[in-house]
Amino acid sequence: MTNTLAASATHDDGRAHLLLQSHEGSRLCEGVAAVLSPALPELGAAVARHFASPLAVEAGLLAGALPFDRAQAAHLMAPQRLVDAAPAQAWLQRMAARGDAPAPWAITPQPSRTRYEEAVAQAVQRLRGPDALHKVVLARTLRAHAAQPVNPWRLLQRLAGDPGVMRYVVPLPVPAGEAPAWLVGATPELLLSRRGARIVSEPLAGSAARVGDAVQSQALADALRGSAKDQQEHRYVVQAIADLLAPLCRQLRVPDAPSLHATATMWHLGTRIEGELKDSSPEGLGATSSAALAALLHPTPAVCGTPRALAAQAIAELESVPRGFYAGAVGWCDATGDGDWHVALRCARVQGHEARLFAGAGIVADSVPALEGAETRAKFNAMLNALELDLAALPSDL
Ligand SMILES: C=C(O[C@@H]1C=C(C(=O)O)C=C[C@H]1O)C(=O)O
Repeated sequence: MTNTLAASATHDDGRAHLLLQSHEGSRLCEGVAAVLSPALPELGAAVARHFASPLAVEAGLLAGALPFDRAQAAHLMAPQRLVDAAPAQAWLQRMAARGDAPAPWAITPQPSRTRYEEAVAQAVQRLRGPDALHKVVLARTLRAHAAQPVNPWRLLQRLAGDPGVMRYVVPLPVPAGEAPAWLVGATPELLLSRRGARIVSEPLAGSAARVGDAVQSQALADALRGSAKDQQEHRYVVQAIADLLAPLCRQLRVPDAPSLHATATMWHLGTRIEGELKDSSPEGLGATSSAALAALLHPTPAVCGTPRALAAQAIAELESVPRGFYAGAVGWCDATGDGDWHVALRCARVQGHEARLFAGAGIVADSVPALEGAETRAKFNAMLNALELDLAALPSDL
């Protein structure tokens, strides 16, 4: 399971770099001493085996990405070293300054917004029919092509200044001979965090765009809080996470009602679930490390739907572009099992001259296709802004 090679290709400065950055601090990983690529059901055991092996000396942690599809391979790297905060900041600035602005971009919706809204309408029919499907999350993409190679570090810097998100650049596996690829984004959603016996999950579901005018924006937030449809979308997620965590916890605190979570561009309904593990011993890490717990919870109904298997099947039928690592998770886990895993949202897969942006929305029986199209459009804004595009000048049907 542990390969001592840089399967994710060498990147900038000849070494792969991975960066996770939030208002709580930042983690820049340099070099690749080993790669772990188990499918999600085997992830917890593979991570525990890695840390039990004498090879796991390096920087003492694993960091990387989990794919959306549980059957596909994760991409976790044991870095050669962790870079301290000050040199990490200097390194990032140097990398971000490389090359010119990536203009002009050619942007192609895949599928078109109309085709996406048709897929949402089909999903609504199913949700109203006799099937047991209650919620499904449908995504779409924008393919952005630039005249120059896309610099993921420049995009990351453009995502700065939003305290409601965790920013990330994570190298992705690529077939031999291809240009390096990264997942770059700024996610507001915490899948699972563990410190000792304490765990936290903070799912989001139910969304509205934030707009420039403060009064109007507050009205949108109030409407979101009062929306029965959004509250229902949200409840499915909280219930699924609580059901999976409860058997592992001696205490689990699940608030009755969600609160409002803000990013620079969106409002979300969010619930902070806090628990205390029954077993936080080193022997239990195969099932209780932060990586194992993230793999247990993923994919939640925030990115897949309810029930999970039916929703995943509907996604496979109704979406035309594979998700890859979008709507998976990005994060880290150390030898004690501590770690943070965020849902891989508000992101783009960057490779060569291309950035592919992803955004999705939760669909329930009461969803209105045009509104879900608009919600995905609003969710693209953070990344479109990172591409240095003039948002006001973009076509209205994007
Ligand atoms: C699927 C995405 O977002 C998810 C779906 C949400 C919703 O349906 O309201 C809200 C937050 C995320 O859990 C995305 O941003 O692409």
